[in-house]
Amino acid sequence: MKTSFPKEDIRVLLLEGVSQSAVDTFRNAGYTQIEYHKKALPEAELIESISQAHIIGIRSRSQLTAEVFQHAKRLIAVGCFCIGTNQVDLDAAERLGIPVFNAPYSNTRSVAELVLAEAIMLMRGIPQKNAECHRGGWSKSAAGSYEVRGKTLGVVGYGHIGTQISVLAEALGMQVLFHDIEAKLSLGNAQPTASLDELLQRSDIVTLHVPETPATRMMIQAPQLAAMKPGAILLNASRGTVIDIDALADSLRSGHLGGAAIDVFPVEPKGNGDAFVSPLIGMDNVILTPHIGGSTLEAQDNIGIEVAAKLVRYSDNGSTLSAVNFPEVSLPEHADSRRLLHIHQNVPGVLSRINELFSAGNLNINAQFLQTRPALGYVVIDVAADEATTQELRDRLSAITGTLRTRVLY
Ligand SMILES: NC(=O)c1ccc[n+]([C@@H]2O[C@H](COP(=O)([O-])OP(=O)(O)OC[C@H]3O[C@@H](n4cnc5c(N)ncnc54)[C@H](O)[C@@H]3O)[C@@H](O)[C@H]2O)c1
Ligand SMILES: O=C(O)[C@H](O)COP(=O)(O)O
Repeated sequence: MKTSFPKEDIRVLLLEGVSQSAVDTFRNAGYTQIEYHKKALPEAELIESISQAHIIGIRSRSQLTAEVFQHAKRLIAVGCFCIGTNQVDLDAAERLGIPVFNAPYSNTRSVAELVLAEAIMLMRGIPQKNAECHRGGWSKSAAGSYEVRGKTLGVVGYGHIGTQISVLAEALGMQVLFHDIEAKLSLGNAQPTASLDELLQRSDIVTLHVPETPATRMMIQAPQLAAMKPGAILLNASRGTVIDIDALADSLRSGHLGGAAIDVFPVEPKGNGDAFVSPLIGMDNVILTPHIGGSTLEAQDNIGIEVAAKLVRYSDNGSTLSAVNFPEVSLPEHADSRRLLHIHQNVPGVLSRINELFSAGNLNINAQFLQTRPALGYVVIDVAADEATTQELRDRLSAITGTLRTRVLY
């Protein structure tokens, strides 16, 4: 499909070493201007680069704040090549008419496998025994070493990852409790608890799988840690802000918690080679990993294809299906039509003013699809018109009060 704005002129900025599969997906779709960086960019460089980009792809490090978006004058879409989207100011993007896409489950399995492996390792005291052997020590003993079979796993956040872990844990003979703010259908024999506190009090192992939101920030502090069973294990592969990390270090030092596995931290290095600082460093009963819960080749490959394909689809066809901050619209292509996109503030009267333009020009609308969210409306219009008329229509559409963006796609 030939687009009005040539694909060769669309600049794609890919940061944080997203998978080569993303680059291939863009190239195969005809996009040639791809700027690729292995790391997240410092804010000043990010602002400089984003000001030239039409599409940006990031992972969990790059902070796309309202301030950064102010400089993104050409930007049409954001791709988060991961699950979490908390690093993007989604409201700011929505106000500017910029859809944000992610990969909601391409790395689910990778996180679930890591978490279960860590649970087994910690229940056996393997991190401590491993560290001792590396120091030349030898302590062959069953003391403090347990099977996971028959133990209770508490899952906080029973979403894609939480449910997958629940199913796998039951296959290992564990009992699963879960806590979620939404009513969730239990899989297998998993049981919801009445409260977070109840889950903490009853579980041998607690694993966190909530997104970063105002409600989950500092969800686990000293009182919650104190509520956990003596010797219990805490796993966090969600977001670093969910736990008060100093309180966790205190609880581990005091011997109340038996161990922890932490993949995400309140402050994380920008990229490989940068120093990692944490109060948990040096504790043998803590598995520390550099935010690699979703970092398997399988997951990264799938994420690259999935998110790049969503960005290409939006850029080529206007489809916003599965955008996280945007009205979801998808239309098949109509032969002999030109496609216009109109993104506007969701205020009364915009659609009627759009349609007045078409009827005044005596133009036949072949298809039209409107979706709204509280603050935003998005309409895709296929019209039977020649190129010059379509460009003129675009100028007139842009002049309608409340318009955020218009594009002629083809
Ligand atoms: N470590 C990694 O590499 C890695 C990889 C993937 C995802 N993640 C993180 O894991 C999070 C969860 O991923 P997912 O795919 O399971 O997401 P999901 O959206 O499928 O599930 C999240 C669940 O948490 C629940 N929830 C939200 N707020 C809550 C609260 N205050 N209390 C209890 N439950 C609450 C939701 O209702 C939902 O069921 C992501 O948001 C991301 O931040 C980390
Ligand atoms: O949100 C996610 O999917 C994970 O935190 C992974 O983030 P990453 O792509 O930066 O590894």
